[in-house]
Amino acid sequence: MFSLSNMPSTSTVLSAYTSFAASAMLVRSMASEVRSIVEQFIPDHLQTKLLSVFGLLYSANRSSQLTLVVNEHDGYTFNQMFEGAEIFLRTKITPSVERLRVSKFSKDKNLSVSVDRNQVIVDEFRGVELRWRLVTAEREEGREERKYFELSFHRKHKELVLGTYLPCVLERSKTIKEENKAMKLYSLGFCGDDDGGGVWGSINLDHPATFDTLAMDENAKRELMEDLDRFVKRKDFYRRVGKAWKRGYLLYGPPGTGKSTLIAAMANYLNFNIYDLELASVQGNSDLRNLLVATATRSIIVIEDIDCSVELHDRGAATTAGNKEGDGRLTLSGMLNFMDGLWSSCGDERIIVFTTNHKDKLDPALLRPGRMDMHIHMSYCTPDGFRLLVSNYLGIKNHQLMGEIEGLMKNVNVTPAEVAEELMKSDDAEVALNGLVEFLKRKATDEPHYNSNVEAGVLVQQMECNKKKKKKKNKKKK
Ligand SMILES: Nc1ncnc2c1ncn2[C@@H]1O[C@H](COP(=O)(O)OP(=O)(O)OP(=O)(O)O)[C@@H](O)[C@H]1O
Ligand SMILES: [Mg+2]
Repeated sequence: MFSLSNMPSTSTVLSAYTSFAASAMLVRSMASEVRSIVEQFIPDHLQTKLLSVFGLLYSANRSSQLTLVVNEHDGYTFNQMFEGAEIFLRTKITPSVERLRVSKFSKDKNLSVSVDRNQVIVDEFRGVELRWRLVTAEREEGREERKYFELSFHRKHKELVLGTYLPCVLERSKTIKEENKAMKLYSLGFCGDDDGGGVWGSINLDHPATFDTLAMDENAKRELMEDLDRFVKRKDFYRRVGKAWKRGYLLYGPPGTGKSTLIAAMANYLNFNIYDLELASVQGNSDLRNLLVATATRSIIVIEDIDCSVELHDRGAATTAGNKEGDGRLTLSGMLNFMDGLWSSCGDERIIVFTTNHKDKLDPALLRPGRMDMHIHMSYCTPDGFRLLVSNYLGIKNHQLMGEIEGLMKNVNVTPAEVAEELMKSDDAEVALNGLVEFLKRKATDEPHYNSNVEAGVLVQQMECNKKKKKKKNKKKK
C-alpha cells in the first residue's frame, strides 16, 4: 500500500544519490584502469573483444566523450582522412610515445616516423583536447588487418572538430607530404622508377641550384620569386576569373647563362616536379595531348630550345598546308590552346617554361600577350653576378683582382658558365682569379664579339642550333 509514511526522507534520497554518484565515478575510473591494463597486457586481437564484453570500449565518460572512427579503407576506396591523420600525427609525437614505425619509400626524401598501434597521441586545438589512437583489428584468416584511428573528444566540440579541426589536419598533411616529396625529373621514353608516370620515365631530381646560387639580375630574380609566390597562392583567383591555373615563362639568352639552372632553381623553390618535354619525340597534337594529360599537378613542363626543337607552325600555316588540327602535325597554336583548355578544366597548377637562345626567331604566336606571362632575359655575366659566383665558388667577398675583372667584363661578353668554369679550376682564389683574368684577355682578342658582327652572330646561331639538334638525336638513339 502506498503511503506517505513509506516515502524515504530527503536526506535518505540525497545520501543514496551521493553514494550512487560516487560509485558511478568509481566505475568510470575503474573502467579506464581496466582499459589501460587490457591495452598493456592483452594481445591485440583479444583486446577489442574483451573490452566490448566488459562494455568498456566507450563506457568511460560515455556521457561526455565522442569517438570518431577513421577507417583506412571504405570498401576498396582509400580514406584520405586516414592518410591525412597518419601524416599529421607524425608532427605530434611526444617523448611519452613508446612505439614508433619507421619507413622510407622511393618517393620520399627522408625517413618517415609515425605512431604505432595503440599509442595515444594527444593534440590540442583551440583549447580542446583531442585524443588519437591507431587501432588494428585482425580479420579472418588470409585477409588484411583492419586499421583505423579513433579520435576522442568532448562531444560538445563535435562541430568544431568536423568543421574546422579535421579540414585543418587534411590541409596540414598535404603540405607535409609536398615538403617531404622527392622531386622528380620526368623524360619521355626514359625507363626510370616505376612510379605510375606511364609514358614518362622519371629519376629523382637532386639539382643543387637555388635562387641564392644563381647569378642573374637581382631585380628580375626578386620579381620572378614574387610572381611564383603569388601564383601558388592564387587558386581561388584563377577559378574566379575563369582562367587556367597555369603560368608561362619564356627564358631567353645565350648558351651558358643559366636558363636550365634557373628551371632547377624554380623547381627547388616550389618543390615541383619537372617534365622535360622534347617536342622532337612528339608525333602530333594528339600525341602531345596524351603526354600532357599524363603529367601530374604541381609540375613544371619544360620545352627547351623551342626555336631548334621542331618546326612549329602557327594555326594558319598548318591548315593551309592541309593538316587538320588535333590529329595532324604538331602546331604551336594547337599546343598552346590545348594547354589552356586542358588546365582551365581541371584546375590544377602547372608551370610551363620555354627556353630559347634566340627570342627573335620565335613564332609570334608564342610571344603574343597572354601566352607567356613573363619573359626573362638571362644575360652575360654582370659585375653583380660575378661577385655572387666568386662568393659561391671561392667563399670570398673581396679580392684585389676583382676590380680588374669587372673592368674587363665591360668589353667582353662572358657567360656565367664560363666564369664558373674558370673559378672551379683552383681552390686558391688568387690562382683562380688570375686564370679568369687571362681567360677574359684571351677572349677579348680571339673571338669575334657575339653581337658586334651580325654575320658571325648568325653563323654562331646556326652552329649552336645544329649542335643542339644533334645532341637531341643522339640522346634519342640511346
Ligand atoms: N646564371 C648562373 N648562375 C650560376 N651558375 C650558372 C649560371 N649560368 C650558368 N651557370 C653554370 O653553368 C652551367 C651551365 O648553365 P645552363 O645549362 O643553366 O645554361 P643554359 O642557359 O641553360 O644554356 P643552354 O642555352 O646551352 O641550354 C650550370 O650548370 C651552372 O653551373
Ligand atoms: Mg639549357
